[in-house]
Amino acid sequence: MLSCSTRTLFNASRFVRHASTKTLKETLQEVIPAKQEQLRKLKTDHLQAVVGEVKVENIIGGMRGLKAMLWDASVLDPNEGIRFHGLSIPDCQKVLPAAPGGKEMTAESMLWLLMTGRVPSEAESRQLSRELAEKGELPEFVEKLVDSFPTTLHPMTQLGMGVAALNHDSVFQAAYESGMKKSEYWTYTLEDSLNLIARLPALAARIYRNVYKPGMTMPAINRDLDLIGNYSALLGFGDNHNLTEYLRLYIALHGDHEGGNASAHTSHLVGSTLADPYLSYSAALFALAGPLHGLANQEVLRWQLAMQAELGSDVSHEQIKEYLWKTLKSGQVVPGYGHGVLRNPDPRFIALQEFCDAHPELQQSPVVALVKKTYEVAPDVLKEHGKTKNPYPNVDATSGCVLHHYGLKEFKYYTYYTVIFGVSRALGCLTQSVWARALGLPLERPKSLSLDALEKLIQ
Ligand SMILES: CC(=O)SCCNC(=O)CCNC(=O)[C@H](O)C(C)(C)COP(=O)(O)OP(=O)(O)OC[C@H]1O[C@@H](n2cnc3c(N)ncnc32)[C@H](O)[C@@H]1OP(=O)(O)O
Ligand SMILES: O=C([O-])CC(=O)C(=O)O
Repeated sequence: MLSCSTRTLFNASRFVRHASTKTLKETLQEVIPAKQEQLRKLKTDHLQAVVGEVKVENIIGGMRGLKAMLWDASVLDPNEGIRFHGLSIPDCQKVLPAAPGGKEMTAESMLWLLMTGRVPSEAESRQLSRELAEKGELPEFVEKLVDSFPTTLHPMTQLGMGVAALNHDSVFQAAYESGMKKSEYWTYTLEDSLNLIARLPALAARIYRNVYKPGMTMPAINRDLDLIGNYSALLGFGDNHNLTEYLRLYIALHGDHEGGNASAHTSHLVGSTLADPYLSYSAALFALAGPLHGLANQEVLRWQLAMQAELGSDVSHEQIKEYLWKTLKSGQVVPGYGHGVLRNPDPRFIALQEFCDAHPELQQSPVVALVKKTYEVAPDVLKEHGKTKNPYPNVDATSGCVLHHYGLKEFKYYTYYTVIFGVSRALGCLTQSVWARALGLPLERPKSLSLDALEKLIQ
């Protein structure tokens, strides 16, 4: 049952599915002027309006809760979770086009929604898939660069370096050097962003092949497949329909999580210097690679497998409870639990759990079952522990364990999972890059204070 507010959103014309065959760029050309006007009015009429206060806890507490960024594509509610242009995850699952033969929303349809605030028609989404597939090959020098990395180098480091190297072909950078006008920034940023998103599957799959499956032949990019259909095929899982569908859902869901998360914020900060989208997204990937952020999906698998190795597969709630306490008493965090903003179970976690419930093979999986059992115990243990403001699971609590069941099992030095997150987060970060340029957002430069200066202010 849809909530009342959601039904209202569905009545709005921007969410009505239609037979349009516009390109993404044409659609952006339609929607940008109204947003520019909205921002212009804010600037002229309300520049000095007060929308909050800054407390010492914001300054020394990682800026939690500070309203200090403009980010239009998604908003995170602490209790309800993420909404993409007002649409919840279940709403998106209902209205965003799937790939032919699939049920899950595609990365392209999520990208379209994030960029334009509109639900694409099937034709628009397909046409974007084709455009991305046509642009998907890697330049030869990037292939050689990635092939030269030691296989012991973390896959996220490889991905970040590969993305940075792609800026060799940045049209934004080239146009900037030849003196493009400010009003043209967004079109070059869009072109770079689409080229980057198109190339991520080939780059990410090549890293997987080099580290985990040396010698594996990768197929050519298929122009009739969607971005993630191609990614799955390049990883060698093209025949596994359920894994491909899981990847589609995973990548659409992880696409954006408003602006303050570490990867999105990094991308926006670097982009605000007018560094091109390759450089700003490369920086974002290095933020995503930290264990408190995207790397938590690797840490969850490591932790759940260690629990399984110690306790066996048929484990009781009581044993999980003891294992959780052991983790906490050793001073470690429970990976996959807690969040900087959320105060309820992450709806992305719920959506992935629902995917597991709908796929019988996943219900047979010991590691997927362990994730579920852990969820039945961990919130109460974390509440009793009393430190974390959010004792509930975030998306990382489940995402990697499902991939493990489907055959992405390799744990050679590291897992590959955060790279998949890195393919996804490009959707939101690059949407923001385009909009930051379309709206003419300035260089980010907050004020910092020394401890002495802060004390003086309090007195
Ligand atoms: C896609 C994503 O990025 S989702 C997040 C992925 N990260 C993880 O799952 C790692 C585990 N979780 C955590 O470390 C944290 O919950 C974070 C980093 C996600 C959020 O951090 P914060 O906003 O600072 O959380 P919060 O305000 O609740 O922290 C208060 C205290 O609880 C602790 N805490 C928070 N989560 C946990 C946890 N899962 N297990 C144990 N302790 C925790 C914090 O370390 C902190 O302890 P301290 O006072 O000794 O420094
Ligand atoms: O919002 C956050 O801080 C972390 C997170 O869940 C994400 O980036 O997906």
